[in-house]
Amino acid sequence: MNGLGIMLRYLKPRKGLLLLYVLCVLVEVSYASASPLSLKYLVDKAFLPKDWEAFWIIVGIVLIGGVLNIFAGMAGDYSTARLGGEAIRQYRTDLFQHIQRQSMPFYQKYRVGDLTTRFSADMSAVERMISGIYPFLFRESINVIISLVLLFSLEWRLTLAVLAGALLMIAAPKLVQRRAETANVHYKEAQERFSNTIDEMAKGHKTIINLHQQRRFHERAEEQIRGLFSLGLAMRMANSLMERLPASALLVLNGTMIVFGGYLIFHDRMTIGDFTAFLTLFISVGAAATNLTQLIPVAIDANVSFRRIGELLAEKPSVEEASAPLELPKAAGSVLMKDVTFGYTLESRQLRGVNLSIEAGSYVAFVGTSGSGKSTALQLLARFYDPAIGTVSVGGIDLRRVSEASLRRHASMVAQDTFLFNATIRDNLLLDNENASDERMAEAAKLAQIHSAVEGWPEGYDTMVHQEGASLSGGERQRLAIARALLRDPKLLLLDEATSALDPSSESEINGVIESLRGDRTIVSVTHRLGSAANADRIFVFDKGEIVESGSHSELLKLGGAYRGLWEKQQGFRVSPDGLHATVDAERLAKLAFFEGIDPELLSGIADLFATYPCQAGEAVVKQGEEGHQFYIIARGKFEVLKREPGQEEKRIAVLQDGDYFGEIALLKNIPRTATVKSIEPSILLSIRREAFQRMTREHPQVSASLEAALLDRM
Ligand SMILES: Nc1ncnc2c1ncn2[C@@H]1O[C@H](COP(=O)(O)OP(=O)(O)OP(=O)(O)O)[C@@H](O)[C@H]1O
Repeated sequence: MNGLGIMLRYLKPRKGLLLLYVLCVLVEVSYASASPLSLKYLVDKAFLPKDWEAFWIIVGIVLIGGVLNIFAGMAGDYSTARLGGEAIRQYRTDLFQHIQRQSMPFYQKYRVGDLTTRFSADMSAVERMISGIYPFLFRESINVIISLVLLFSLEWRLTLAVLAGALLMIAAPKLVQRRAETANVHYKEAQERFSNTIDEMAKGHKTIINLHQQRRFHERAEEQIRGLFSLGLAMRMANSLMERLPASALLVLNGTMIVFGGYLIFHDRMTIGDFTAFLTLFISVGAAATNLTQLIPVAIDANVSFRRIGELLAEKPSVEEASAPLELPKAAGSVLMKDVTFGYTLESRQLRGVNLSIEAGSYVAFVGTSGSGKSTALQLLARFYDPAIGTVSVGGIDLRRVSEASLRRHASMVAQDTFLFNATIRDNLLLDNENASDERMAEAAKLAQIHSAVEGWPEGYDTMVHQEGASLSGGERQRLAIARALLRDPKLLLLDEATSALDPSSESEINGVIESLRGDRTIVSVTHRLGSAANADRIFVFDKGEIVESGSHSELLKLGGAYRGLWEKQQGFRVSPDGLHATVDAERLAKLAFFEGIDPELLSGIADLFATYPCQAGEAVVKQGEEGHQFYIIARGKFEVLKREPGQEEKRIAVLQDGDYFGEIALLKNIPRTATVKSIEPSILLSIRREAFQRMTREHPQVSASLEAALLDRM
């Protein structure tokens, strides 16, 4: 449907106002077209015969028509403003609601800048079209039609000749229309790209400063601004061509009319009064037609915008409400995943044939290496996505058949990244739960260990959260998210690394609170820190999208498989409750391939050389290309390894977690780092400097030799 069709659909319920508008336009246009006709009568019936009576009658009619015209104009303006305003209000609301209904893939396809550009620049173009151009177009078209009828009545041969020429006015712009449309689309896409850069720059300003990426962003912005300039130039040139062609065609028309009109007068086939009226009417039609053609670029702009908004409106949510949705039972139900296969894209598979059963009221953990599919499985339990194959059910009901409202009442998720609204702490905690008492709010905040901190702030629970929560620490944000979830009192509590940003003592206390909530509710916790999973009733171990083991902590340790391997990797570290000091023991070091076979006493000495290095989320510990002096082991935390190939964007190539290590080559020699390692969450590293390591191992050349052999082996 084109823009006009869409708007007429919106205006359909406002028939009365629409009728008033049409009537007003008819009055205005009839007056505008008929006034030149008065010239014919003035000249032929009043001036030439010098008839005073006829003169005053004609002047009287023109005056009464003028007053009527003024009132019709005012009523027309009111109805246009009202109709246009209401249509755009409804269009905006519909777009907003439609976007809100979309599922996760939509928000991966369209970035923030894409959406804001459509709500701002595109909506403004549509608004201009609805409130200004459509009414104008309608009025001028009626004007042209009525004037043509009058012109025909004055002199049909001359009108036919003029009409033949007018085809030029319509045909000429058609030649460049496609070019103008394409230029318009390209310009809008460039606007979108630039909006995305601004969005990224504002959100990532800390990381940009930290990684010293200002220059790269500056260069990107400069290139995009240059693009905006050249695409804008192409667009404006195409638009002005669209305007100029009809105006040039009008010149040809004027000439035709004067020459042919003169011919008719010379041969007594037309009176001078007729010609004067014809000329005046023609000039006004010509002006109307020129006005219409000048609107073509604006109309093209708006049509492109209509199309781009239509593209969003055509998106279907991938997770849809059932036609007769069911309510979930009030009590906690069992959770089942049956033969679940899922991919974020049609070609990929992040989960393959996953089967799991979680008893009602139990506390289970999903563990596994990074990227193994734990969070994906959790998102399917929250029905952020539907499986491609298989079913996910709660309380025996397939989630596809459950009403969204019932599921959101029943289940609550605390995600890895906590988003807080730019509102007060109280508003963030209560959200739609406005009837919850202050006592209940404080109780939830106490359980999440954030109450005393909030009470200590000058404005307490009325403190404003800024920058979507960036004004708070990661730990504070996570505590608030946990309190918010607890306040909703869900029967299915889904936690995705919900305590990862907390210090060890807070983490274990909050985990204790969460564990104690089982029985009344089912709890599923995704964690890479196995110490947090040890008390779970059941642990599911994920690997490459499949569940490879499941059982209790002790059963899995006995099994001696993947879980045991992960567990052992995380053992041997001691972290102080405040997370500021950590140590590693010699037995743990002995498990690193390049320390294999080294004398335990020497290893113990090496273990003592490690220093604690706590780092914030987003901190780049090593940077690609810089010289390396230190080797790091992750006592606690999560890091991403980023690599940039010449001329390409930086890419994440791995994720490292508790017990992983990096930078070991620095123990041997000074070579530039081959990748950047950046913390994803607040983390604790243990690091040792090459000089200290080499001093310690100077008398044991076999250490360096075995280290070199092991590292060469891995390169
Ligand atoms: N929205 C997404 N679109 C495309 N691929 C995704 C998306 N989210 C995750 N993935 C990919 O799916 C795989 C599984 O990711 P998932 O987050 O479930 O792993 P995980 O085991 O929870 O790991 P982590 O602890 O690092 O989050 C990974 O390869 C990841 O890159």
